[in-house]
Amino acid sequence: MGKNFIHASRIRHAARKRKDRSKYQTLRKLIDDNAYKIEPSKPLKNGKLFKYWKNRRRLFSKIDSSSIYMTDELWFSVTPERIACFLANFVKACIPNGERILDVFCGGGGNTIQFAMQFPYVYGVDYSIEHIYCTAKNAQSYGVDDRIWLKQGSWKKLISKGKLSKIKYDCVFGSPPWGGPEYLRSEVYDLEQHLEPMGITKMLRSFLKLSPNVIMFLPRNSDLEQLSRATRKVLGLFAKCKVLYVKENGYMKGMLCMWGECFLNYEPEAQENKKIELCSEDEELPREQKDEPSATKGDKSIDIYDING
Ligand SMILES: C[S@@+](CC[C@H](N)C(=O)[O-])C[C@H]1O[C@@H](n2cnc3c(N)ncnc32)[C@H](O)[C@@H]1O
Repeated sequence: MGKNFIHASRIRHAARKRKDRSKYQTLRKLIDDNAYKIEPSKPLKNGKLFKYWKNRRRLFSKIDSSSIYMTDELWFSVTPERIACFLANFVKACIPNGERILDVFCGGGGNTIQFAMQFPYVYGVDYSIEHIYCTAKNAQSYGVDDRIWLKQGSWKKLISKGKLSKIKYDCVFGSPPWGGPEYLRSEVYDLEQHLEPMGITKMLRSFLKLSPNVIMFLPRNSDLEQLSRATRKVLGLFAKCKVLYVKENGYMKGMLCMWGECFLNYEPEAQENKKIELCSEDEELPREQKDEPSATKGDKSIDIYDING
């Protein structure tokens, strides 16, 4: 299933078989050293990560009871489990017959694992072989590694070489790097300058090459005007983007931006899945609006989903 991908349950085999390439040597070493395994009883050596370690169960609920693997970077970039779980349920409700999901920046598997709880074929891409390894190991701990296929590579290269286009994905999701915890330094996050590895317009175009249904997890202070402009530039003047602000523990964690009819037309009441409690209303993004989430200003073009209900 996907010749270019490594099956998450067979990374040891893949690392042994493909001897020639240095990335597989690295993978073999990571596996042999059982690298990056978190010892819940031992706080991390890097003191700067202490606040993330304290909240570790929000990232992976199994972190104290099962083997979970994290690089330093993953502590501040993994999608918290309840958000990832909500998103996977939401996508399932919007695309009930969907089978294949691509997670473009799979990191430590926060989203990949939750998608695999809902969909039979989940593909994860990341340019860090360490993160590919962490995703595979974490997926094994969650018992969903048999549904996950992984590929190491730079998104730009993979997309320009058409390496991923043989599979028909029902949805392409990506939680791209926001540039570290500093993303909140400025009031408004510049989606063209600071999003990695490319600005929002190019990123949207690249995702749409693989599926008409696209979701990105973006900073909560993202520039909505840029989002609106990118949507119109790539999909046409009347195109819409649905934005859902996600709160956890009273804290706004980020926004889920969605493109595609299945998301725009989704009516929560009509679905059987009662776990999803959304008050959705999709409208075109307001063109003038730039600052904070409009829902806080009484405007209904943007939804807020509080993970705590
Ligand atoms: C915010 S993290 C994703 C976290 C992930 N959703 C999770 O829950 O674990 C972003 C990931 O993108 C990867 N990445 C950064 N630049 C990339 C690129 N050009 N191509 C592919 N992956 C990239 C990083 O290695 C990192 O793992």
